[in-house]
Amino acid sequence: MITPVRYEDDKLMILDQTLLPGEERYIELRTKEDVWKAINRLQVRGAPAIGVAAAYGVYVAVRDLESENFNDFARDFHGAKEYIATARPTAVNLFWALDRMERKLLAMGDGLCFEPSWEQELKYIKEELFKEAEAIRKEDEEACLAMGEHGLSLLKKGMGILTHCNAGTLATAKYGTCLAPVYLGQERGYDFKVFSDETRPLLQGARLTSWELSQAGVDVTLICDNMAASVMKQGWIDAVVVGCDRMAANGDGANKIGTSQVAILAKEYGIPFYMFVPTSTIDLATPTGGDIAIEERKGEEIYQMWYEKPMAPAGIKTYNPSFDVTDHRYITAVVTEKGIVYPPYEENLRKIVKG
Ligand SMILES: CSC[C@@H](O)[C@@H](O)C(=O)COP(=O)(O)O
Repeated sequence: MITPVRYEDDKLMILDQTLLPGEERYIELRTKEDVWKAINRLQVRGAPAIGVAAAYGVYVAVRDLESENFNDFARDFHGAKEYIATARPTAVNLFWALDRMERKLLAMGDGLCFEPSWEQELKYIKEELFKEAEAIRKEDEEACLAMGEHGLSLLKKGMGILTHCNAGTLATAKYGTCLAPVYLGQERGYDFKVFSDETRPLLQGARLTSWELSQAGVDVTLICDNMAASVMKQGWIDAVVVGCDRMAANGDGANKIGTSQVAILAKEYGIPFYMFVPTSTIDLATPTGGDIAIEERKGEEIYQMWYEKPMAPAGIKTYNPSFDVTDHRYITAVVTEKGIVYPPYEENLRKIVKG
């Protein structure tokens, strides 16, 4: 199975997702600027994968520093962390992973005894930071597998499943969040029929989800975003599964633009709508969906991205929010690695995160 973020032979490599499905090319990220650009341009994307790339990225940013003392090193680390954090605003995993790396560093600062030499301490600190990035990647893989098992318990053989955007292996360390049960089901003969929304404007559903599922032999049908109601009305969809970029404390979930309209349709047609949210994506400090910062991207993505001929008049006024918030009342259940959460979300999300 493909891994979107790899650290091998002392190199941070990411699969450049802007080239998919035409070309599978890994690129090396050597500096904090490389990491920032790769996240900002969606060469690495999807909330958990952004978190993993940021964790390795902040390590890469400091691995060659030869600071004079702990305070200097911590100051430079903080600068790199704050810089990488500006790459994108919505997916909370970016901030979660960077904060976790910094907590690790500061905890070591408390315990260091500066023996036998600062150089050796510095080497030790860098090794520990690397281990922390590795742990974030490994825990994400494990969380995805666990979400796969929990998610599969909600699904039955032969079901038609609609998904939006890409919350598969490309969006995580491995396996995906909402596509993890699809992969497990594939291994266990569930014969799911997956419908993938193309997901305008950047076509994560068309370029990424339909690519990774068809590579795994899953029965996947690509549809345009405006066809979701049609396939639901024909009775082809038994469940909707989606990922999440940030879930607020009340259960409102920000995910790729277009997710909320799918949730509203699912309610109308009586279809369960499941949001897959690792606990690293639950942000209890954000009270409601209205408090989540929604990334707005350039209008060119709407009118000149994919064809040689312009898709609309040049310079046309555009509005291009990259995410929307699905109100918690449309979410049938939230699947986390620790188990399935049902309403009331305010109370039950807090319990699962703290428990
Ligand atoms: C497991 S990934 C969940 C979300 O990050 C995913 O559905 C999504 O919205 C990705 O948006 P993107 O803009 O491609 O980073």
